[in-house]
Amino acid sequence: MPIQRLMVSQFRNLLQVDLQPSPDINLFYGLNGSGKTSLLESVHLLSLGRSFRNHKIKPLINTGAQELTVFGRSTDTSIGISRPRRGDSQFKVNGKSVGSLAELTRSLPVLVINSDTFQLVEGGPKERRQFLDWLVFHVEPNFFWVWKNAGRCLKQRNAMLRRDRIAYCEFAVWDRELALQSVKLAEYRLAAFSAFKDAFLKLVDQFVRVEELTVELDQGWNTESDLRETLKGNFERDSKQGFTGSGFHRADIKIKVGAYKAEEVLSRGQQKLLVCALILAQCLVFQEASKKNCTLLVDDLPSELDEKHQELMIEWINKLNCQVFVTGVDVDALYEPWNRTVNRDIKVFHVERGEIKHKELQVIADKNAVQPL
Ligand SMILES: Nc1ncnc2c1ncn2[C@@H]1O[C@H](COP(=O)(O)OP(=O)(O)OP(=O)(O)O)[C@@H](O)[C@H]1O
Repeated sequence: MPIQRLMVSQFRNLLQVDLQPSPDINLFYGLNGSGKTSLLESVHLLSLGRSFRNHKIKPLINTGAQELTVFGRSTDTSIGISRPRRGDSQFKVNGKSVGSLAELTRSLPVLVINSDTFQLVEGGPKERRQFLDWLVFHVEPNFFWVWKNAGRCLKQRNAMLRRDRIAYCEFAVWDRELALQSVKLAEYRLAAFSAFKDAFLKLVDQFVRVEELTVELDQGWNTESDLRETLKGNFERDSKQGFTGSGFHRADIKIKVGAYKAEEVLSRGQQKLLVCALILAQCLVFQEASKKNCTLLVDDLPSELDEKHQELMIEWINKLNCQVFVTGVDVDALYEPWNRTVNRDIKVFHVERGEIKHKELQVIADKNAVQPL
């Protein structure tokens, strides 16, 4: 759903913002600390109930306010989130309170490209698991409930492992359930991953050509063997460690170059390009499978990529046909490559000390630069 109207209140330094974004490309320019990233964070919060910078919500509430709110409307859905300084977040879809954030996430699928996205290659398995699960959540309707059940079993099993003197027979019921849910999740993940892998391998060559690049899904245990047996066999070790060492929660995407992990071999620049290909492939598979479009948040693209790859990235984003929010410091540097490359509607916004204003731009042909009117 492209966001047609976005209202943000008391979110970091954004006191009151009311925008009518383009369904296509939205460019936000302004000085450091003016509030550009905060705007992208507010859209992320609306989709996922948290910022992409920090998992805590309290620091997002303006220091002088008691509550933040973000509201977004598309042609057929309105969604809102509010978070008081004391108390829990409230979620609303079409004016009605909903208990679970999952409904917001389904209504507004959002992906981010920023400097932290590079954790996908150099970070731990958690980042890559979350990356895959975002896709599985959106393309497999049963995933969320199975994932919740599996999480409950795991929590219970880990709590029991931390208690003293519990015989294995007391674990049998939890192991059976954990194995059952893990196997279902593994099926869902494998289906989404296969589609993703095909898309990624076709796309990655255009961004960065690396011999012997492979991407494989590790489901979190040796899937040749029965997970219940594995859990039973590892019981002593798990008891000593105080946590469960095998199951859905240990899944990972292994990105390798030959026998080495990608981050051990690739340059920083190559890693960035690889990550761009990962996100674009994820977006592509999501859109093909769900027949929906996602909203892409791109924080400060020029500082991350060279000119050639920036252009390639813009071309791909253009092909994906999704709504995009992009930030940059300099209006010319931000606008020019988008204006040159895309054939879609571009809206430009100036961000200044927490205020955001739509700007009509005039292209000065001889200087190839743009001037706000
Ligand atoms: N809870 C808060 N209340 C008020 N102001 C805040 C709060 N949290 C952050 N800020 C301020 O809000 C501003 C938001 O900065 P933001 O990161 O959005 O800027 P930016 O335009 O993306 O900058 P840059 O180009 O440096 O990345 C900063 O000046 C920051 O100090």
